[in-house]
Amino acid sequence: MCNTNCCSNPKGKAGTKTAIHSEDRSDIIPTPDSQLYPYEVIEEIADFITKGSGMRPRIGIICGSGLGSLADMIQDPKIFEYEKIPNFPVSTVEGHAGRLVVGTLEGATVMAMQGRFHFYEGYPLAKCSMPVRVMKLCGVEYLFATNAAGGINPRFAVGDIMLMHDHVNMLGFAGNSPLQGPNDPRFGPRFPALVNSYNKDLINKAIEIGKAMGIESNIHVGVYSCLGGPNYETIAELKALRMMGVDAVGMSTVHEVITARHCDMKVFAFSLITNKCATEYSDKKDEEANHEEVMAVAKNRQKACCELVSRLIREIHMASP
Ligand SMILES: O=P(O)(O)O[C@@H]1C[C@H](O)[C@@H](CO)O1
Ligand code: HPA
Repeated sequence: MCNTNCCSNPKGKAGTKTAIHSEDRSDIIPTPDSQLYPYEVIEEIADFITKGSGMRPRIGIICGSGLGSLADMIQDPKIFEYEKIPNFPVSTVEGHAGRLVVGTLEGATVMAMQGRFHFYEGYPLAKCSMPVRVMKLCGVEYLFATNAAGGINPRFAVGDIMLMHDHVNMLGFAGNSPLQGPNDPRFGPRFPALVNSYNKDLINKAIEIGKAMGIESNIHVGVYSCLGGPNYETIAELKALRMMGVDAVGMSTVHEVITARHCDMKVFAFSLITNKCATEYSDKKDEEANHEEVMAVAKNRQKACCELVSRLIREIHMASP
């Protein structure tokens, strides 16, 4: 059984193929995160999914906390529990079911992660975003990443949707990247550029869809920042983020977007504002973020999020079936 904290299966089941062990005993050598999942292992996982579903999905969706219903819209779903996918991590967070759903949505072939992986769960960033590479090798061209986030911009209200047009990678400031370690050019370049990571056409289409849905006043465009979590932020941290131009804060998405852009996927991402972040000191308990509130707000707003996503997918599919 693995004792190097490298296996995707925490129970270390006998016979489970792991991504890191090899005949040369690389299991005892400190291994850069990016090598946890060599290209061939990602390929095997992608084959497992495309053969198992009989589909090559074109659009990948990552459901944020409490937004698992995005995947419930998928028709003729083929469901893969994470624990049954070879070399896949397992979800440990409430509100993240831990399954991959493959099928069609508005005529387009899609695959959705009902449950993502977070740094605070103890997974290295390369492992958190590994499913994005699986999506790529399954045929995915567009990544739709969603998250629950705290609103720092005072104009944002709980329940609003912020279309991400940029991010501040706080984990990157601290020296962490999903691309750390040797680069495999089959995925992308050593030094990828990240300007224009968030597809402008998709943002503009989403704004139009918001208008058609009559929720334009609840739609914003802004900057997201990912912190490591699992603790929520201090007032001083929130003040600093605001000064840096951050509009919403969360604990995910950025490493997925970096991985997607590295392998040249088109990215659309949004934050559902599940709580307002206090940026002034106060003794009021109700100003403290908590996961129950995050989940409850996400549940309340899932209909609007689902409609936004399905309409946008419809447009993509209609423009190039
Ligand atoms: O997976 P996301 O980013 O939507 O989840 C957010 C961040 C934490 O996982 C959790 C905190 O309530 O919600
Ligand atoms: N901070 C960080 N992550 C979050 C928040 C928050 O306020 N709300 C939902 N996810």
